[in-house]
Amino acid sequence: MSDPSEITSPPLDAPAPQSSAEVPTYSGFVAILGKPNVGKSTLLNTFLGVKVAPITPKPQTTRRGVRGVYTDRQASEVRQLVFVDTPGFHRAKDALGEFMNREVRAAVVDVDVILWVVDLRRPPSDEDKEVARLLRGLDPSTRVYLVGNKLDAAKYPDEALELYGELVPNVSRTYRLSALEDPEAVYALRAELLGELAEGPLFFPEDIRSDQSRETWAAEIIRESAMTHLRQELPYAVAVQVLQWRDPEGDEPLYLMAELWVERANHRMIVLGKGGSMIREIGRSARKQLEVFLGHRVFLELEVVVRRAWREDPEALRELGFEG
Ligand SMILES: Nc1nc2c(ncn2[C@@H]2O[C@H](COP(=O)(O)OP(=O)(O)OP(=O)(O)O)[C@@H](O)[C@H]2O)c(=O)[nH]1
Repeated sequence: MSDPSEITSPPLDAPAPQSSAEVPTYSGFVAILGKPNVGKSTLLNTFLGVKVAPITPKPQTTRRGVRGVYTDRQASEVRQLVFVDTPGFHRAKDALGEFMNREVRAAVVDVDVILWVVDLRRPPSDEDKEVARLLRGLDPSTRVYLVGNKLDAAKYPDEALELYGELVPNVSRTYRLSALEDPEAVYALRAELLGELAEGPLFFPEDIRSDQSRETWAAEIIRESAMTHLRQELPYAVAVQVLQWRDPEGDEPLYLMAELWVERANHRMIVLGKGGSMIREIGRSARKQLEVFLGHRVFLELEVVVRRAWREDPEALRELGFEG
């Protein structure tokens, strides 16, 4: 992949339907719903075959409803699935949390199918029961498919799936799979979803896979690297904003400058690490990932700044793109 525009595109607020004169087109929206950490982002990335949503072992990694687009062109037809990846539904503790829960509710209106993702390693928790309550309140015509994930690590998958199924009577189908270990099972589900699409216009151009801007996409990769490296120390108070993106000329590396926001001066010290060792490590692994996806050398400059209580500050949230 050498051209960044193959991965991301400028944001499309109201995507204009694309016409495809020669062959019939089929399209539909699929929401991916579930409590934090069940594997929603992993599932989306496997559906798409590219990395769109950030994945880390910490809950609440996904903060916005990333949309991924999968288009399948055959000689006789074109089919397009638009995925709405929702932030993990959870009890809101701050303004950011409330924003995330609002996103989830907005995401399930007007979709053709909801994939309710659950963790088969465990029976339903209170958080799963809250998601179930949301699903039970939907228009009964909404198709809800229960996707039991993490089958590879589950001891009693059938029993667990049954317990989840009992919570939502309008579940019309159930699947057991491992988004991480068994991509073939995910592709089979994707093929079923494609096959069920109704005839309709394509919502995105065929070569687009996400409606994130390239800056947002890069910021999410950097934040994922920060969260992975910081592990115990700093749970969720890091935000990343990409301030500069300069495309390379000739052999030069692509230049990216980003700020990491933390809430307190002592958090800044943690993120910097001894003699800058932590931020260097965060930058190094983010840069490696960016280079793989962009197919080009990257020069990544990171700055750590203190933005007090940014999660409660509407202005700061707007700067980060959390409108709503
Ligand atoms: N064993 C196993 N682990 C998985 C599987 N799918 C995802 N995981 C892991 O579960 C963790 C969470 O995955 P994510 O895809 O980030 O989960 P999410 O539901 O999007 O999380 P939020 O963004 O917090 O809502 C990561 O450590 C994944 O590697 C699976 O099929 N099997």
